[in-house]
Amino acid sequence: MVGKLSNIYFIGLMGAGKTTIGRLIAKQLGMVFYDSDHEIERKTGVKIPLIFELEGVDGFRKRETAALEELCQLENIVMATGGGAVLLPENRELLKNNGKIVYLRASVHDLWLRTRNDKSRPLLQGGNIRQKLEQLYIDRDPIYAALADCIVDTGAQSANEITSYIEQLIKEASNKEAVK
Ligand SMILES: Nc1ncnc2c1ncn2[C@@H]1O[C@H](COP(=O)(O)OP(=O)(O)OP(=O)(O)O)[C@@H](O)[C@H]1O
Ligand SMILES: O=C(O)C1=C[C@@H](O)[C@@H](O)[C@H](O)C1
Ligand SMILES: [Mg+2]
Repeated sequence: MVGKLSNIYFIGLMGAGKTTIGRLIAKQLGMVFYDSDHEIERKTGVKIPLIFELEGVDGFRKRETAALEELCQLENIVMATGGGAVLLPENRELLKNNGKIVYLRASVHDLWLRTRNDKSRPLLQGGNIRQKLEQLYIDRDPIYAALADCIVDTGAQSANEITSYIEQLIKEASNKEAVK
């Protein structure tokens, strides 16, 4: 489980709630929140769809690795990662070596409900969004699950309920470490 209160990294598919819940958890725990997607946008001064258009997915992944290298040097932070951040082995190593990893798992149906009208996710534009999410789930769920210290099934719970649940897990884990 989530061990001592160091860095907490959220992983999961687009729409899983990494940004929403990461921000809430950071506020609850008095930690600083970062989002690797937002850091890439801040550094480049442009939105992610334009990066995909100009540099393709490989160009975006290079920027993502560079952002993670910097963000993983920070201490005592909560970070929401991009949905595909776990695809490269070097990114997985960075996350594993520098914090506790929480996989926010959601059903394809919930992911679809949350992302179907959004234009900010290039991998979900055009064609059948539900099918795209199904394929991404098949490809990535095993990677997220293998990397995570803790898997939280978000189910039908609200972002606030999930936040309280994770906060509870973190507190229990830190209490256990304190009595060791
Ligand atoms: N548990 C939840 N129940 C209902 N809606 C949610 C829940 N969690 C997040 N949402 C909503 O789903 C949408 C996507 O959430 P969010 O942007 O946090 O996902 P993400 O995991 O950061 O996605 P990405 O990888 O694309 O950045 C937002 O509109 C958010 O308000
Ligand atoms: O799942 C993915 O590969 C992505 C998720 C988003 O968070 C962004 O990082 C980008 O749109 C790619
Ligand atoms: Mg996000």
